[in-house]
Amino acid sequence: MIELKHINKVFHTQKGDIEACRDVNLTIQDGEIFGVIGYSGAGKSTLVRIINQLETQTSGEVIIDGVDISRLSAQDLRQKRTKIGMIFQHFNLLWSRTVQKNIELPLEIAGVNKEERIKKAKQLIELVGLQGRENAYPSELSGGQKQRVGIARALANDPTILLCDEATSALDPDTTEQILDLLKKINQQLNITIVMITHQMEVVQKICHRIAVMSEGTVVEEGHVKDIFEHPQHMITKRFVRDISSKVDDDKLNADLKLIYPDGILLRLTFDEDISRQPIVSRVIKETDLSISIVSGNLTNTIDSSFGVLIVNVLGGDKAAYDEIIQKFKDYQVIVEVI
Ligand SMILES: Nc1ncnc2c1ncn2[C@@H]1O[C@H](COP(=O)(O)OP(=O)(O)OP(=O)(O)O)[C@@H](O)[C@H]1O
Repeated sequence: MIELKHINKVFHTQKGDIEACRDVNLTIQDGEIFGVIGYSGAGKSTLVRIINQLETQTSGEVIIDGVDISRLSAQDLRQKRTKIGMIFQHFNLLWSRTVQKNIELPLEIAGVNKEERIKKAKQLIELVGLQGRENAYPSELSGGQKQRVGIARALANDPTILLCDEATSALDPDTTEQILDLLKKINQQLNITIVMITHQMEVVQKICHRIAVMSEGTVVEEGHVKDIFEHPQHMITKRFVRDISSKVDDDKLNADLKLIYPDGILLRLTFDEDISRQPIVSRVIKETDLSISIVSGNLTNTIDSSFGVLIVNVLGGDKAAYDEIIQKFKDYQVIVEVI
């Protein structure tokens, strides 16, 4: 388990002090894929670098499996760090070394003998799907392949934690998808806790169990991905969610819809994971004389659930009839908002 307690980080620069992290408190459970999302400058990279002490916090505690790692001796910290792998946006590979030799590097540093290194590298190459590319140099690889090398190298010392700093930001959407699938496989097969730093909501949506949203050094919102998508609270979170869910909750869009559909009422229906696949709309249509037309729809899939948002125009009734149909949707556990 990773516990961050009251983490503050101040950078003293010529232009003044920068508070990169302000009283950050997070608990990340073993085996979890935890996302930290925020716009540029929010403090995400600083926070993730504090987890493996590449950066030391100004105050606060970093407790991993019950041990405050900022209090460890240099030697104990080095040892602990071997159990925290890290991958980067620009891969950070050694260009003069082959795939095989890049992956072997952490093992060389750890003093593992040649035979063991070769054996371990072979296993990792298979795990990340790079068979046949052992002797290639990084310059001969695609972005996705380079990141696979980065992942294999990060796993060389059998870490329990993998930190990913914008690991897919330099990749195209298809390659991003493949790398996320690989990370998911690693999380499940090896039970490694993954901390993903990203500014891409698609990334947290596809892979994370829980997320923290950062803005100006603080965690402004935290929770399960599904809850955050369904009920974003903070303005920044709403912006991230809106970016991905086809802007269905945008005020301007709502105003535009009212112009296009001036009659009746417009309802925004949010379907939970348990009910999103049920034919609720057709059931409600059968139970009413009102006419219901679908204006727009969107189904979002997260790692362990899916939920839908549907905007419908209801026509042909009076206030009492509209109240009744709203109640019918609510009876089916649908969240109803009148636009
Ligand atoms: N070594 C440093 N010296 C001075 N200021 C720094 C340093 N590292 C980060 N900062 C500042 O701290 C703040 C948070 O930066 P950080 O890189 O952690 O944010 P981020 O959310 O990861 O954004 P990005 O994705 O752009 O890196 C920024 O204002 C940044 O300029």
